[in-house]
Amino acid sequence: MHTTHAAVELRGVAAAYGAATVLHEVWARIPARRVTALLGANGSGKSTLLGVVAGVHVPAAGAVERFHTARPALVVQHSAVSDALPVTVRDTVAMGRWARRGPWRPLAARDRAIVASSMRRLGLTALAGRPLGGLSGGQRQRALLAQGLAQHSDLLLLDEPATGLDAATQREIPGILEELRAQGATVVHATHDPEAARRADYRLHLHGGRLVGGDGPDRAPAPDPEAGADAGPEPSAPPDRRTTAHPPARSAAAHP
Ligand SMILES: Nc1ncnc2c1ncn2[C@@H]1O[C@H](COP(=O)(O)OP(=O)(O)OP(=O)(O)O)[C@@H](O)[C@H]1O
Repeated sequence: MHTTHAAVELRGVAAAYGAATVLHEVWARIPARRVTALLGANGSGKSTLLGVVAGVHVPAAGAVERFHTARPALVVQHSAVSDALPVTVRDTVAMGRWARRGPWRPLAARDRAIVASSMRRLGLTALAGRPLGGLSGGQRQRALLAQGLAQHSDLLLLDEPATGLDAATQREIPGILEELRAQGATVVHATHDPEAARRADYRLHLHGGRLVGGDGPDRAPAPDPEAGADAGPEPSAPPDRRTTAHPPARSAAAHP
């Protein structure tokens, strides 16, 4: 039975690039309206998993079920974006409204207000007219984050959002994620930052493309055994393997 508390459920998901399988049988439930940190070493599969959750990477096996209403907002790392894109910071952030307005359509006043406030939130107002390709890596990362905020999606997927940011902006990231959660969004972010991992509500730990653990915060609602649990943070085992589900791995979260 499905629980209304899950935003996304992954059931035995595998993902591959060509012949190389890089995610193996991932079973997990991502809690709605919570911040989940995705942890693991370089190459463990975090970005791929975010792509699968976003729907941009089609699983090679298994199923992904999304219970949210809006199109997911996926914020990739700035290094994944071409320098050659002839767009300004304002254009970049405005692209976050395309899902609702359609590409290159004029923005309504409300859209423009959202774009302005998203830029303000990431300290980009003064850079609004600058070409994206002429910015530093950290400034570009902030523009991509602002674009993600501007989407006003109820499922925000962030791939190492703090990478390349200066220390002051980095420190702001967990607070921004908590604000989004307070506004009702489900947030999943890949991170190598122990502090960001600690501040997340839930943590899921990948190793070698496998989900090897997860842990739950003390403030998590108690699981309802009848309802199949409140979107628990643990990797969710397939029904015939519930007794052998991976144990929670708090220590894994402490050492992302
Ligand atoms: N476009 C691609 N083509 C082929 N293999 C890829 C591609 N992208 C990622 N991989 C491989 O898939 C595996 C998982 O990579 P992924 O980027 O998901 O890991 P990650 O945990 O996000 O790493 P990082 O922390 O370095 O960002 C790695 O072995 C990587 O080499």
